Amino acid sequence: MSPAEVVLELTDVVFRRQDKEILHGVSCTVRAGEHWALLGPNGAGKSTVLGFCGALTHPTSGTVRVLGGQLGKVELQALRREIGHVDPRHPLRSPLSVHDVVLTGLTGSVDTPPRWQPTPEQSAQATELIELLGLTALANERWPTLSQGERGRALIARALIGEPRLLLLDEPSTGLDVAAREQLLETVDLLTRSHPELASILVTHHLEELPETTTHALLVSGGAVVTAGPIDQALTTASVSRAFGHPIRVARHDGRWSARAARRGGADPAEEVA
Ligand SMILES: Nc1ncnc2c1ncn2[C@@H]1O[C@H](COP(=O)(O)OP(=O)(O)OP(=O)(O)O)[C@@H](O)[C@H]1O
Repeated sequence: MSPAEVVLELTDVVFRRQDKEILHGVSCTVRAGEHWALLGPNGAGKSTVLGFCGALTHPTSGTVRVLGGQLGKVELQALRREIGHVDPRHPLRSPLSVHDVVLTGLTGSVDTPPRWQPTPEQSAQATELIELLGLTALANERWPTLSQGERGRALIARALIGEPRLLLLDEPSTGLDVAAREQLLETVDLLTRSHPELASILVTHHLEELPETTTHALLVSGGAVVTAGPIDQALTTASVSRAFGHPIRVARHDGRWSARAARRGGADPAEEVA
């Protein structure tokens, strides 16, 4: 079996701003069907890396290839249309319905553009995605009345309607209570079945917020890669402690990850220490 298509490739990416080097040579390759976690402490460089993945920023040196196009050599707007970006800080203020918000994924706008009308097929596609994300009962509810968790799922539907090959999830669990977080993670897990070719990158500070289906991790600290690769090899007590500059014990239980300060004493026998 030949390896899956490369969706994203960062090679020796350096990023400087105002005489400060923010990223010091980041490399990473993401293939179709892979689900990456981008992890690291505050100020590590996660948002900066995500900016390259979303074709929003150019590197100072090094190369970034997104969906076959090299940043700096291709039209960014066209590339961005093939990338689904889920940002929980979506700046919508007007009272659009869930159905209309999902449709704005096709126009790439926050509000519905004046005089824009979806085709019957587009409208049916929005309905289908709303169902996939478990929001059918809320399809006509207005955005301001939705909970954070419902908005998160609606934004995933919005990101998927453009049939992206790459999905970026920027701290999707921020502000969610434990039930809403678990529901969102379950939804993300579901996508591996409904969209098997889709590659995704999920940014978080917390190992507890990783969906079970996460296949790879890129751990960054101080603008450099600590580890990158298959999740079982990349997320270990040693690598996470190094990235966060603190002794942290990493464990995996029933497919889910956890981290806590390392303490003297015995291990919990129920946990698989990574
Ligand atoms: N345009 C810029 N000009 C100057 N410094 C910047 C710029 N963008 C980012 N930085 C700095 O680069 C570093 C990495 O920032 P980045 O936002 O990528 O980190 P992060 O890992 O996403 O952090 P957090 O988890 O706190 O969101 C920080 O020290 C930040 O202050």
